[in-house]
Amino acid sequence: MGKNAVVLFNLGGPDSLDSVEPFLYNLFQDPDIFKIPVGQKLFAKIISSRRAPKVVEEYKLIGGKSPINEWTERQRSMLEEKLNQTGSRYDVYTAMRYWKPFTEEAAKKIESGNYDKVVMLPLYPHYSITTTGSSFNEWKRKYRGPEDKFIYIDHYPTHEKYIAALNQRIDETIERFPEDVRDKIHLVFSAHGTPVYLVKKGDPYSLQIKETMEAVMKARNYSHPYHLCFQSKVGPQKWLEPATDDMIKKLASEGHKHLLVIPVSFVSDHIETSFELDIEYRHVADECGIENYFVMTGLNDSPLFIEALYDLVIKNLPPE
Ligand SMILES: C=CC1=C(C)c2cc3[nH]c(cc4nc(cc5[nH]c(cc1n2)c(C)c5CCC(=O)O)C(CCC(=O)O)=C4C)c(C)c3C=C
Ligand SMILES: [Fe+2]
Ligand SMILES: [Fe+2]
Repeated sequence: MGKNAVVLFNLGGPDSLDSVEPFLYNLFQDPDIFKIPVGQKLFAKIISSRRAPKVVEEYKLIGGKSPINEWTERQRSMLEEKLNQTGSRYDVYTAMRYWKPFTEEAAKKIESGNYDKVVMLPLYPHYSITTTGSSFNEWKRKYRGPEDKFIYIDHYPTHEKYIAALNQRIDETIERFPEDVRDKIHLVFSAHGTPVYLVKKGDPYSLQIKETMEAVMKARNYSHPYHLCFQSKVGPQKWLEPATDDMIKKLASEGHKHLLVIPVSFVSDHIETSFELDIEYRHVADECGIENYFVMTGLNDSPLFIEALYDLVIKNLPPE
């Protein structure tokens, strides 16, 4: 019997405070994130060394490293275990874009692994050139071998089990609110932003985020009022709006006091959820009089999310 492999693509994050600056350097060197016509390496060197001290302080507040690495490894091992229960042999690898384990390592394992089929599965449910596009481009630069065995999955924003996994986390978070305010909660879907020029060039990311939000709300029968906003702006360009902190202020000014924040574009906890949403914007919420502010935990080791990944792999492989 043959064997198949799955490559899970993700962003990666620093595994120590010392790796914050080289991680940022790798990110700012990526032409799919910032396209600098000449001198991209110099640009990356300058921006990463300027930005690192601020970002190091943020990582200090969330345990000195990004939890994205441990959560991705957990997702990898859970998926591998589930796939191997089918009786066929599967190896699941992680390919991070900006930190370890780097994409090059996974490419080497696939080159030497003699696999029949390889499913390329991003841990980004929504396609953006800055995330999935960038990861696939990096793969094409690093992989040396036959191309015919690859099956690329580039988005799954309304996969039923992914939506169910989000709703399970939302329901768990609602339980954390005092019982008498649960019908007054506003659901705030917060996605990582992108520059607006990418949307104009046809990047489908923001449309797919909306599809996820609508599918979640439909599945929960529009249980609460809901809103979409965008976080984590970097640089001077115009980014998707409204910004998450502005949304919190706007809802407070309208007299709403109970907010449940759903990190919608992410499938695990990391700096953008654990620091930006849970620490930085909590201060914003406190200052403008929000009484209950809860940030949904990432999907992390959600069995429903692993089932979604499993389904995507099995349904995209040709029958044996
Ligand atoms: C999931 C969707 C993401 C999109 C779209 C995205 C676009 C994008 N990001 C930057 C710049 C930075 N992102 C950073 C961290 C970060 N970004 C994502 C996801 C998306 N990015 C994740 C999951 C993380 C967290 C990694 C971790 O360590 O925990 C950072 C580093 C942190 C910081 O300096 O604030 C930067 C920088 C741009 C410019 C961009 C689109 C052009
Ligand atoms: Fe980002
Ligand atoms: Fe950030």
